[in-house]
Amino acid sequence: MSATETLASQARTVTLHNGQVFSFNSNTASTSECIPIINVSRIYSDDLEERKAVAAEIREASKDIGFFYMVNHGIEPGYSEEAFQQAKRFFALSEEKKMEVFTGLVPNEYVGFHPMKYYNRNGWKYQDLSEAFNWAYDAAQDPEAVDKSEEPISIWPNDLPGFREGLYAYHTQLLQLSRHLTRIFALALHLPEDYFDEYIKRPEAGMRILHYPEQMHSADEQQGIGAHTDVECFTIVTQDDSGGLEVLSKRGNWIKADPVPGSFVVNIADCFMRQTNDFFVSTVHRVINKSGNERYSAPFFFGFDRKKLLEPVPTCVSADNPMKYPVMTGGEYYKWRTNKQKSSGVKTEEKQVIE
Ligand SMILES: O=C(O)CCC(=O)C(=O)O
Ligand SMILES: [Fe+2]
Repeated sequence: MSATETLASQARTVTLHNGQVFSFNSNTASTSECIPIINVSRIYSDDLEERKAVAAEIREASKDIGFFYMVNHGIEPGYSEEAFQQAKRFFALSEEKKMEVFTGLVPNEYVGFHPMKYYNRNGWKYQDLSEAFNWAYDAAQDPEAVDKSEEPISIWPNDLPGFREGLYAYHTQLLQLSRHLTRIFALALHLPEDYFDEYIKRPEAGMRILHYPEQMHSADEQQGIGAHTDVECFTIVTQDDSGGLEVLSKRGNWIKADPVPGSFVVNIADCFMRQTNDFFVSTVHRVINKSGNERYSAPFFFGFDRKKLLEPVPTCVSADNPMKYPVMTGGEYYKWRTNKQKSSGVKTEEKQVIE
């Protein structure tokens, strides 16, 4: 995500937080290239061949476009409905109340609230038109936690009963689904199914709710969330039926990730791209809400244990294809990226946030 954006004839170039530079041909999204829809009910099958078959589909999607829809994932719709209700309650609070859990109160961690028009991820004319509340992994909410005594790091509004509970109920469902999915990603990389198990006993598992009002400025001047890649291994996005999520294809075209009822959108993120030595693609995406509705979404960001090294996946490196990235711990990488994200196009004077 980032910083420098130049407009030269029709092509635009953007430098991301991870250092990558990309450009796109036109700023208008279409549905000309498609994002695969994968029926993942087979991830729960007792038959290894069935699990390998779904892994093969996920492998193709992860290396070609880095995005896919997941249907038949097994999570009851009541969990996301409750999370969206809680999101609406929270975002309807006064600015003053929401700022009591301002993200700036917790340095180095991506938790708490950031207000509307706070960031400007690509340096567009107007600040990004979204507000968010983020929360982190909490061992007390993880049925498989190894250390239940670990101190939670998130901050919560103190008089919004049911908010934390409603969000964690959904978070826990997604956490368990992600552990399942990680085993399928191991198969997709032609590794033993349990290859990453040690990395996800204490996973990185942050989540956020986002609110995007309809934007009136053109897509050339403003975005809901500017073009970026995600940080961890993969993200599971729940979106409402407004639409507005767009994905940049390898050919440099913006593709609409239109809502598919009952689905999640899954995207590969930077840690998986690094560990797979670019075999999996961490694809640039953004949101522009021109739907006429208030848009809400809830991305869940799943990654490996902060203490573990982000070592190359053995099936993705060889003498001819050496590791392209320096190896560091997940914790070192997350901290670096979190601090970049939390300062992305932030205006110095709080007042300027309101345009
Ligand atoms: O709102 C969405 O659909 C996606 C949000 C997103 O990309 C993010 O929070 O990283
Ligand atoms: Fe994202």
